[in-house]
Amino acid sequence: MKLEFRNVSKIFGEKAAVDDVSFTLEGAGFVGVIGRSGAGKSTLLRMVNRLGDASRGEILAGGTDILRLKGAEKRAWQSRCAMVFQQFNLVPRMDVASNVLHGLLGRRSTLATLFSLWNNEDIARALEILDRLGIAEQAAKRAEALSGGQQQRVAIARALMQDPDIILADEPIASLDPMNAQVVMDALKRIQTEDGRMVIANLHTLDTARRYCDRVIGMRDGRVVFDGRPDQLTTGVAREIYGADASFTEAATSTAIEGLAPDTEYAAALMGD
Ligand SMILES: Nc1ncnc2c1ncn2[C@@H]1O[C@H](COP(=O)(O)OP(=O)(O)OP(=O)(O)O)[C@@H](O)[C@H]1O
Repeated sequence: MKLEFRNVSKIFGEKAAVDDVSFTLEGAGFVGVIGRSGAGKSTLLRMVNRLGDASRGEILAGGTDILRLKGAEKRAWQSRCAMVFQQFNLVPRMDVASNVLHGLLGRRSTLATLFSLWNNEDIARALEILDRLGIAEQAAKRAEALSGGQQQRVAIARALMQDPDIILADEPIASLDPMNAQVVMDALKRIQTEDGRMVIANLHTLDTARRYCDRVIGMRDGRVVFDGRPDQLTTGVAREIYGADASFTEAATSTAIEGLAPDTEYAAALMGD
């Protein structure tokens, strides 16, 4: 899988949310996009699966500009890149297995979906995926009855049901406590390494990016200001990305996944979230 961003911009009114961004992702890998609130991370990710259009530029996948796709071709592309959201976006009153099966929405007729006409093979696969994510025993429960970490794993299962080449995760752990955050990040990492899928995740904390990513893209005011390996993310570089002054500390961008002080509210407040 090769994904090439060429001079991609997204303008809202007068403001460039994404400003002339170019970089290339090649092969399977875990890519983290970091930056403070409003840096343009979500806007960038949403353009990849066409939830939002670009104002300028190209995003090439296998030589095709996916920003120009229409109709069936656009839907086919969207099913190749599944999206996972901060707020899970499940159907709360629906059972977990049906939520997962809804990952097939883009691939089936509306009528079949409307009447929940899932075949046995689909159901078996949904259960297998839930099992892989350690939540098979929750399959019959309503999604709303699950913890946040479990709900996010259901959302990941729904994404996997699409059998996507790419998983786009928009702040997948921002609503979770440190322990659940770790379970969800571990699940995404396993999917990436074991299945060879590309994962692009917007992350609002440095420690998560350092721990899980093969490559980190740092955004500030819509621009890419860092593109490198996690070990190159020094405090100085982080300061540049987050636009903080000398009082900037690592704690301000930490979810404390490994630490003992899960003061995420404080960290989020410092990050302007
Ligand atoms: N639909 C919209 N209309 C107008 N402005 C928008 C819209 N969506 C995003 N923006 C603006 O674009 C900029 C980038 O927003 P974006 O959500 O991509 O940032 P982000 O880095 O993902 O931030 P966060 O971590 O808070 O989600 C912000 O200034 C935001 O206010």
